[in-house]
Parts: sequence; structure tokens; C-alpha cells
Amino acid sequence: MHVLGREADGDRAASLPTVRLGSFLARDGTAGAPVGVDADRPHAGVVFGKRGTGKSYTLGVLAEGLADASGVSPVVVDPMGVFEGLRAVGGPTVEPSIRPDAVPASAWPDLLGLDPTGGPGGVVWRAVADATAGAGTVSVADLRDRVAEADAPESARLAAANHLRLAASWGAFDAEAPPITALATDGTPTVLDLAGVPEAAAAAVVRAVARGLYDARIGGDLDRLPWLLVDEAHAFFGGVADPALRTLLTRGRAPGVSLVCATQRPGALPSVAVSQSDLLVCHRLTAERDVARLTEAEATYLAGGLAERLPTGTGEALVVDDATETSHTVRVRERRTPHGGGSPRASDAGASDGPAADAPDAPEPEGPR
Ligand SMILES: Nc1ncnc2c1ncn2[C@@H]1O[C@H](COP(=O)(O)OP(=O)(O)OP(=O)(O)O)[C@@H](O)[C@H]1O
Repeated sequence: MHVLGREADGDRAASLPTVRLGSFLARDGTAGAPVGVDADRPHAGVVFGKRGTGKSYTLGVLAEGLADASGVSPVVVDPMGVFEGLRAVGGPTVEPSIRPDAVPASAWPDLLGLDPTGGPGGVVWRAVADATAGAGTVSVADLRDRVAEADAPESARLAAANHLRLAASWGAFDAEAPPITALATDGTPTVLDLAGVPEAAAAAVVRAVARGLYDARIGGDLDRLPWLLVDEAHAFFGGVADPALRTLLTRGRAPGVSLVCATQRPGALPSVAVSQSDLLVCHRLTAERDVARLTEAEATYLAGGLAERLPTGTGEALVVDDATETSHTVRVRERRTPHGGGSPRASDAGASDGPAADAPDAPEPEGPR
């Protein structure tokens, strides 16, 4: 098997943890030799492709493969609720909750949409900084108490309290939330179900998880190498999660944290997401801005023309492998767990005129939520 992201190809290589990605795709459309992704060392990767070309599916293939690999622990950020099928390989789907102090005081004003330089934003910043200076747990109610007692004009205190009340309503903060390390204790994929979660809360969760995994590896609190797989990644850059994702991109590999960002809008990702990635998987793209981001990946060892070589079929992708300084066309293998993506079609509504009168109710989803 050709293994993307792996330089050495000695005798030992065959026994190293590897994710089966698919097979080479020949010019005549036939499938060739199997292709895998190295899971022995940490990597940064991107999966690009316009809607419906198979990005989420490919991210699911990676998560499945990581579930089989030893010594790693996949964590999937699922903003659209399409990765529930990964439960079939044993992974829990969790409605994520984080401790309020998992987001640093300096980021709280931004999280609440407040100006950090003064007024209510300044009151919130101070309240979080004071609350987290102590040793105990911190709840959003504690933060509101501190805001109420703050030495600030009443209008600033009231506005700050209102914003904190809103944050509490997101349901994402819990003083007793398990530590982030609990997400990556074994090899089963943990799916963070962020479907329907307000944008700001989802960003706070991604920040806390990305930073938490990084800190845990630095502090020696995680044995396995975590892989953070982020679907719809464009939604998390430029906001509260941005610094933590950039930390993983630029410094994550040293302590052993991998990051894979999937998006249909590569142009909305920062350049660093491409420049720091050693693995690029690109399904079909057409928008000029997105193709332009792809051409930034054209390292000197590629003769250029990546954009012209993008395959057109669903599940087909061009991969650029920095480790071996090569690019290939691959067909991504089929998932063995159910995939929840794909646009609904009116024609799927059934051949009959509507649901049968005696159709049974949909079964309740199994497992923990
Ligand atoms: N490798 C593959 N093998 C077989 N079918 C695939 C493959 N990749 C994608 N598909 C099919 O294409 C559909 C669309 O794929 P997917 O949901 O991953 O698209 P997407 O690019 O993530 O789109 P969106 O932007 O809407 O999330 C899937 O539901 C699946 O049926």
C-alpha cells in the first residue's frame, strides 16, 4: 500500500498504524493499488471540495480508519450532525459541554459579541479572570455574581449580565463538565454533535477542545495521539476558535496532536491552514477563490496545474503528499459505517403519494446522546 504522509518505507512500515483511504485512480477510471494515510505520526491535513463531492464522507473514512489504528484517538467536530453513523464503530456521540474556564478570560468578550476594550466586555473579562484565578470550579452563575458586584457603571453591569444569561442559555457551559481528555481516552471516535448549537457556543467548544487536547499532550495527560477532525472548518476560523486551531496547525505536531480541516470553502480558510498541512485531499472545486487557495499548495516539487487535475467524480480526489513530495488521484473507499450527509432529494420522498398511513414511527436513536 502507498501510505500518504510516511517518508520511510522500510520493513517496519507495513506494521505501522495506517488509515485505509482508498485506491489510486487510473486515467481510464479503473482502481489501482491501495492508498493509506499514515497514523503513526501526527499530521495536519485539509479536505476540500464543493458541496456534495464527498468531503464529509472522506472525513468519516479517516475517522473509521483511525478507530482501527492503534495509539490514536479521533475526535470529530460535527456541525451538521452527519457523523452519527460512527457509533457503529463504538464511538459515542456527545452533546458537548465545556467548563467556562476552558475559554480564557481574554476571549470571553469576543465570545459574547462584546468590545473587549471597555464597558460590558471589560466587566466580563475581569469577572472571568477573577473567577478563574481561584482553585475551584467556575459556573456561568458565578460569573454573573461577580459581574453584579463589579466596580463598574450599572449600565455596563446590566449589559454584561444579560450577555452572560444568553451564554447560559446555549447549554454549552457546565462547571462540572468532564475534562477534555475524557474525549480521547480510547480509540473509538468521539463525535461532538454541534448541530443546532449556536455559532458562538460551537466556536467556544472547538476552542476548548483544540486547546484542551494540545495542553493535555504537552502536560503528559493523554497517552494516545489525538486527531481532531473538523467538518465545515471555515466556520471556525476568524472567530473564538481561531487561535486554538492555528496553534494546532503551527505547533500541534510537536506534542502529537493532528488536525484535519474539511471545508467546501477553502478560500475562507487562512493561508496557514494550507501552508502548514502536509496532507491535502481535494475533491472537485469550481469557485475561483477556492481554486486559488488550492494553488497556494503548489509546492515547488509540483509542476503546477493542480486545479486542472482535479477529478470530477463524487468520492474522487487529488491528494498532495508533502512527505513524499508527490500528488495522485485517488478514489476514496466506501464507508463501512452509515454516512449521514448528502442533500435530500424530493424524489426520495417515495414513489407513492405520501407516507403510508400505517407507517411505523421512526425508531428512537440508540446509545447515549
Ligand atoms: N468515497 C465515496 N464512495 C461512495 N459514495 C460517496 C463517496 N464520497 C461521497 N459519496 C456519496 O456522495 C454523497 C455526498 O457526500 P458528502 O456528504 O460527503 O458531500 P460533502 O462534500 O461533504 O457535501 P456537503 O458540503 O453538503 O457536506 C454521500 O452521501 C455519498 O452518497
